[in-house]
Formats: sequence, C-alpha cells, structure tokens
Amino acid sequence: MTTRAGFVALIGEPNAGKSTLTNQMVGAKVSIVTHKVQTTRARIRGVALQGESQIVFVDTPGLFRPRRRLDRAMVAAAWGGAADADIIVLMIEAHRGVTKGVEAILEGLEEIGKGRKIALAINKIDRVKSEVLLALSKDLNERYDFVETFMISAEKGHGCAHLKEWIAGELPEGPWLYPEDQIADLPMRMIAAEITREKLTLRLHQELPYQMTVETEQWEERKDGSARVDQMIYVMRDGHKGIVLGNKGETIKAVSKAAREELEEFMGRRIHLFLQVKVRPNWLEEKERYSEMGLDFRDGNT
Ligand SMILES: Nc1nc2c(ncn2[C@@H]2O[C@H](COP(=O)(O)OP(=O)(O)OP(=O)(O)O)[C@@H](O)[C@H]2O)c(=O)[nH]1
Repeated sequence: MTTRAGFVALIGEPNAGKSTLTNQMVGAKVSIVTHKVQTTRARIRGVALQGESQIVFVDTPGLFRPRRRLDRAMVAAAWGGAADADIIVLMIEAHRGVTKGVEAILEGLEEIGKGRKIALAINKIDRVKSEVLLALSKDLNERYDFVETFMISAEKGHGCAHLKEWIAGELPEGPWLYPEDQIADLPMRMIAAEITREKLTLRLHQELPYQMTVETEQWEERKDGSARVDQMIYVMRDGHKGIVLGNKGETIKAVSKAAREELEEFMGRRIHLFLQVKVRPNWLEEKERYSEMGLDFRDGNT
C-alpha cells in the first residue's frame, strides 16, 4: 500500500483553536505538551496517523503579531514552516469573522500561497447560527481561493474526521517522516532538545561552534514517574567537541544541569538527562529537508 506523509501548518489568530484541533487529531497524549510548545521555539504540534498517511502538524510561532505591511522576504521569514508546508489550514473563529488579524493573514497568503494547498477551516461553529456561517464562508472564499472549506468544531469534534481524511489524502506520497514509536513523545523530544541548545548558547556565547545541533535520541519513561532523556550534541569538527565539553567537562556539566532543571520545571517531574557530543561533518546535507520546514534547531551563531 502507498504511504503518504507531509507537513500541515495550522495557522490562525491566537485562540483560533489550533491546539484544540491538533488534540482532536493527534490524541490525548500529546495534548499536554502542545499547549506549551508555543512557549518554546519547537515547531511541531503533533503527529497524527490516518490510514496510511502520517500527518505532521507544525506551528508558526510569532506569525501574527500586529505589524505594518511587510515585504515579501519578511513575510516568508515570518511564515517560516508554513511557507514550506505541504498543506496550510487557515483556522477562523466563526463568531469573530474577518478581523484585522484575519485580513493580515489573508494578505500574507497572497504572498506565500501560490501553488500551495490552502484550506479554510471555520472553527467554533457551535457558537453561531448557520446563516452566519454560510455568509462568512462566502465572504472568505471571495477574498481567497481556498481549495476546500471545512466547517468544524474542534472542541466538539464536528467535522474534524472529515478534515483529517481530506488532509491525509492530499499529502504527497512517500515514506513516513517519523518512526511510529516516536510519534507520541516527539514534541517533548523537540522541546527537550531546544532547551539544551539554548543552555549551550547561553554558556558558550561567541565561542559557540558554527552549526551545532541537539537531538533527543532516547526518551524513556520510568516506573517512578521520572524519565531518562539521552541527547546528542552534533558538531561539525573535532575542535568544536572540545569547546562544548569544556575544561574537564565543566561546560557540558553546567549545560546539562541547567537544561535538566528547566526541563524538570517544564515537565513538572524528575528528569535524568544524559548529554553526549559527536562530530557529524555531513550533518548539513542530512538536515536539509528538516531545516526547510524550520524543524531543526537553528545554527548556533544565529
Ligand atoms: N466553543 C468552542 N470553543 C472552542 C472550539 N475550539 C476551541 N475552542 C476554545 O477556544 C480557546 C482557544 O483554543 P486553542 O486551541 O487554545 O487555540 P490556539 O489557536 O491553539 O491558541 P494559541 O495557542 O494561543 O495560538 C479554548 O478555550 C478552546 O476551548 C470550538 O470548536 N468551539
């Protein structure tokens, strides 16, 4: 059977219901973290499976802060992952309609939307009468040429299965992007990696090796409620390894402690964090697909 996989960017104003919809589609386990994903720079909201399709929901942090008219490059940068997603789903709140924020988003879509599959999901339909809904749908479709329009209630689940099926069928054919056993804790893995990267950045300042990345390789739940987290810090050259380790390992020890403390606070539980450093010279090529999506952790010195 043919598998499909790809990235779906859920966009919309704050409160549009992006987390609620992700939870509907992904399932309960991820929901605890997805609300917090926004507080970090990690960009995966969650991964859902539908038939033979793997749907990776990505986030667009900082996208819709009020701002003046943007030029194309700025729009593309601000849109980050969304600009490269296979499918974009714009979520609108039915009872709020076309706000200034929505207008700004539509303007952004004009810039980056060409040739992309962009669907409209009017959410919170439980809050309005059907006449209002139809008028809003008409208005929005006149403003932008959406490939599909869905009327949903992310909270109550109405229309969500239909939307998910549509997404699954529209994704490009190809192998799954993440192994099945990693899906549930993927956002946590990414958050944990991002925290460590941030601590490294704080500690190393200008010394920070160019192009360094952190990956969470293993996330193991323990019976006592704690978790063991193994991370690898990848650098490009041998010399960089020494910088990350520091004199007698003092740098990595300090980073590990700071990262563990933050992670424990974030997760509200005990974490055993293990860091290792490895040289991976061809890392740039491997990460290409991911960096396009904004899924890697940006180069150390940016
Ligand atoms: N009535 C109703 N409320 C909803 C629906 N979907 C989401 N909500 C509520 O809207 C609020 C915002 O939902 P979120 O899912 O947190 O919105 P979000 O877009 O992820 O928000 P940010 O993370 O701030 O960008 C929550 O209180 C939800 O319970 C819906 O279908 N109907």
